[in-house]
Amino acid sequence: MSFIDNVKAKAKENKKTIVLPESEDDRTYHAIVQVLKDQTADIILIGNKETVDSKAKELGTDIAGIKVVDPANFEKFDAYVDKLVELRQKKGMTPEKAKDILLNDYVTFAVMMIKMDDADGVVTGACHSSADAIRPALQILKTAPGTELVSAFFIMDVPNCEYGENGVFVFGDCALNQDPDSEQLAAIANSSANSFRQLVGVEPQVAMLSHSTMGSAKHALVDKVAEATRIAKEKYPDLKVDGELQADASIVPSIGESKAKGSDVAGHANVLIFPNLDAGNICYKLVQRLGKAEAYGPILQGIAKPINDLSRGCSASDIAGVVAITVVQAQNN
Ligand SMILES: CC(C)(COP(=O)(O)OP(=O)(O)OC[C@H]1O[C@@H](n2cnc3c(N)ncnc32)[C@H](O)[C@@H]1OP(=O)(O)O)[C@@H](O)C(=O)NCCC(=O)NCCS
Ligand SMILES: CC(=O)OP(=O)(O)O
Repeated sequence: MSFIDNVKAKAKENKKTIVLPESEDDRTYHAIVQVLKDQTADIILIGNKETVDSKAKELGTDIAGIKVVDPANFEKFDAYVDKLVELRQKKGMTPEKAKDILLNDYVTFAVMMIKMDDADGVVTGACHSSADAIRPALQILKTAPGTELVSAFFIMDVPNCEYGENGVFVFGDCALNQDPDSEQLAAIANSSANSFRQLVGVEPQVAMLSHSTMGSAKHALVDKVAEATRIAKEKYPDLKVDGELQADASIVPSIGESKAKGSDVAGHANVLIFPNLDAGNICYKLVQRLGKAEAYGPILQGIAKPINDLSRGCSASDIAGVVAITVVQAQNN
């Protein structure tokens, strides 16, 4: 069974309610049809009921069975305004601003739905930049207890690939932290390992990626990753992690053996941690497009409740996949 079929089977066992705020995007409607067929989630779509119905009709998508919530006539609107003011008062939030945001910014409204326990998860980002999709979640939901940093990863499923877990990898961070320091990189490594275990069900082997393998190059960029590896080993003694490693040494057994002799991760890594967001974001897109890999994400980790982003280049089937992943995260939240 493929990675995503496995996740969909898990989601189906205990469906959760997922909010989709992007009713203006055609792909949302096609994704809903897929989710209803997969039976992986109950869906709440944010939007005006008439507009939604007419768009669904125009696209020929049968979305009967989902709930449409229009902030303009939502029965708990005033309670949401009060809560948003309470949460963000110190940052200058007023009742007027909160009303305006909750009426017009459906992403923030969706985030409030999970904050207020009216839904279990959110998937957004098909037509919002990642910054606009993620910022309200960071501001309102905050980090999960015991977590220092929210970060974002992709599940990459590479076809006909003998590396990683039969071609399945976690790539982190590909979407949120632009220039993490060594402490933050170590935290991203630990969260990504936990996400891999949760979603793939296999023990993670984490490679801290660099342009150097075990001191083969000298530069401050290399020192940052070597230090992150040291911190990760010290802070998370049960974590199977090694670095710094080049990408080939991390996943190809013969190259791992020759470049990083004695490493128990080199050549077998299934969780790849990139030194910064340039590397992570560029690399996932190249593997997706040149390697014809499935790329599910950006999935957020370390946040108090499940909310996940999408690339603006996503397909309807990517959205349906991320919905199923969000359900599995919600089952474990
Ligand atoms: C996500 C992002 C927008 C947040 O940065 P920002 O808009 O400048 O916002 P701030 O730094 O003011 O942070 C907003 C809030 O989130 C919190 N926050 C920011 N980054 C965080 C992180 N990694 N973990 C936990 N909390 C975080 C801040 O503490 C702040 O909380 P507060 O408002 O209660 O004080 C920014 O990190 C970003 O643009 N990342 C790259 C996104 C991107 O373009 N990715 C590429 C395509 S996927
Ligand atoms: C994850 C990502 O790169 O998002 P976008 O393609 O929307 O910028």
